[in-house]
Amino acid sequence: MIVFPNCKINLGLHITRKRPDGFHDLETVFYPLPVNDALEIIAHPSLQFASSGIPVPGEAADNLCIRAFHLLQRDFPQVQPVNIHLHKHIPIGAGLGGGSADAAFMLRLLNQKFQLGLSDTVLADYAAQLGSDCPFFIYNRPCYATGRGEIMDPIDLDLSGYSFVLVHPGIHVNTGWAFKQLTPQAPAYALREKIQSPVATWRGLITNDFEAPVFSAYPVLAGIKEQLYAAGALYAAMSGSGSAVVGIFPKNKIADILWDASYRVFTIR
Ligand SMILES: C[C@](O)(CO)[C@H](O)COP(=O)(O)OP(=O)(O)OC[C@H]1O[C@@H](n2ccc(N)nc2=O)[C@H](O)[C@@H]1O
Ligand SMILES: Nc1ncnc2c1ncn2[C@@H]1O[C@H](COP(=O)(O)OP(=O)(O)OP(=O)(O)O)[C@@H](O)[C@H]1O
Repeated sequence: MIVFPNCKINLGLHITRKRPDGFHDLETVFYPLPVNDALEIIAHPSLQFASSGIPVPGEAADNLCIRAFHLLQRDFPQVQPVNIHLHKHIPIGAGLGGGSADAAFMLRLLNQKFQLGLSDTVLADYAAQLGSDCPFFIYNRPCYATGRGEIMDPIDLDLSGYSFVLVHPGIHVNTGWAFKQLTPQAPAYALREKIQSPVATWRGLITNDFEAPVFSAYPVLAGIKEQLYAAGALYAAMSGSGSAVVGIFPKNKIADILWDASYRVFTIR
């Protein structure tokens, strides 16, 4: 069985409170986009893991795919060993939720393969144990999220009439570090309502609290955002804790931009 975990972007992101458990309460809008990894499982006498594409830092045992496997196997003995192959294409440490997507898709694959019959709500509870962004990928549709990012409320937001450019300059932003740079505060506006206004009005309106500290540490990111606007973006912002910056353009109206050759650039027309 093979699936293609996709990435997400955050449209607006407000960090509202530091919690006693060390996490932060936030509000954001998650939107799925088709930049994909590939994740395959095949029945095998022992649990195996291999990856290709972008190298994933850390030990295989710590890969979120393996952690997702153990999480379900602990509670469901009918989950048998599998050979896992991950082809990594979504940039890592980019604010695109790639690792979280792999974990959530792994839970869904195992649910299907071993006929566990788990509902999305139950799968999302397991996903939340693997990462704050993970539950979103169980639903994988536009959502307004609160709590530490795991409380999901699907919203009507259809951006299929736009084109997207995602730019990743190769900077790996550590999510924990990024949260430590922030002073939580009450949002200045109601994101859930403002996101329903036309994309052309979002500039200066829909904001990501991580931009100030992350742009200050990596000024090149502010320059990428400016370049996206110069190329005709209706809206541009950093996704999550960075470092990917996304531009939303009128359909197929993207001026040519000469990006640095070391950047990874994804265009979704
Ligand atoms: C920045 C976002 O991508 C926005 O969608 C997410 O909030 C990050 O979610 P994630 O990568 O799944 O993060 P996790 O793996 O759960 O947490 C990584 C680290 O980020 C910090 N963290 C994460 C989420 C959150 N709501 N508050 C936090 O303070 C914690 O220090 C945590 O140890
Ligand atoms: N399948 C995986 N894909 C990517 N990273 C993984 C995976 N499994 C474990 N990791 C670990 O998670 C770290 C990346 O997490 P990080 O949260 O920074 O990035 P991400 O999940 O790609 O996206 P985001 O920045 O949106 O959270 C890597 O350094 C790696 O050690």
